[in-house]
Amino acid sequence: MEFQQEEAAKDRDLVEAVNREAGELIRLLRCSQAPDQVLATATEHIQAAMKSLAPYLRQGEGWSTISIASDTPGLGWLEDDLTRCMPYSPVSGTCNPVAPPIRMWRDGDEVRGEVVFSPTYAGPPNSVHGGIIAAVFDELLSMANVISGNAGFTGTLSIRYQRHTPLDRPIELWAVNERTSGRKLFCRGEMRVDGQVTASAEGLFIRPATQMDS
Ligand SMILES: CCCCCCCCCCCCCCCC(=O)SCCNC(=O)CCNC(=O)[C@H](O)C(C)(C)COP(=O)(O)OP(=O)(O)OC[C@H]1O[C@@H](n2cnc3c(N)ncnc32)[C@H](O)[C@@H]1OP(=O)(O)O
Repeated sequence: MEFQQEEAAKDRDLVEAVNREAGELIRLLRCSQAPDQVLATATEHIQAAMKSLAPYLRQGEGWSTISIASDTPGLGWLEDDLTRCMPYSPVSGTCNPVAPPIRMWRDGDEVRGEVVFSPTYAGPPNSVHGGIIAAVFDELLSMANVISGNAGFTGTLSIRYQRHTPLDRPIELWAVNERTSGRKLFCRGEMRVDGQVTASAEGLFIRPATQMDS
């Protein structure tokens, strides 16, 4: 059993490592202005990597179509690493190369976190794209629900963009589940840079109905 867990952790390390590299590849593609020959060579390398992965592609089944952890029971998460809850998430998943490098952890009843957005996620000059900010709040507020012992689908998410959220600087993340009323989960969150709020969010999430609710 212990051996199996060690093997699983090793496999996960490899999956996370290749996804981190792929994220860095996306950043380099997005930001470099390489000469034609360099681009042609890079294309060949990428095609070779694609060819080696293609035989292992799984489509339309299990973990390949959900972001939630399938290798942990329920909504598995670690207090000091809430990204474990959704390893395949496009927003925070360490096994998804399009996700920015977000860290989220539990601090009592609250979620705290940190992220640095590369220009992959740029919107206005030197700033993070507003849609990306909304996506991160969706995830962050969802995690506030998860640590409160609930989970729900996003019903309504409202963002107030107070000032530009900068690229390439540490952004502090914070969220809390303020109250639950029946199946409705009410959350709030903020992004801060050097202690100053750049954007805040309010979310209403709806827990799916069960027999207990009728
Ligand atoms: C344990 C199992 C976990 C499963 C949970 C998986 C979570 C896992 C972890 C996190 C993962 C997160 C990832 C990121 C979060 C997404 O990204 S979720 C994706 C985006 N959201 C969606 O796709 C949701 C689409 N909408 C729906 O499926 C349904 O409309 C909903 C939200 C489930 C509600 O449907 P419903 O259960 O039939 O609700 P309904 O009975 O009509 O209404 C119940 C109450 O909620 C209110 N309400 C309904 N919809 C809304 C709304 N959109 N806005 C405001 N109020 C609403 C109603 O007015 C009603 O209020 P009352 O009359 O009781 O006062």
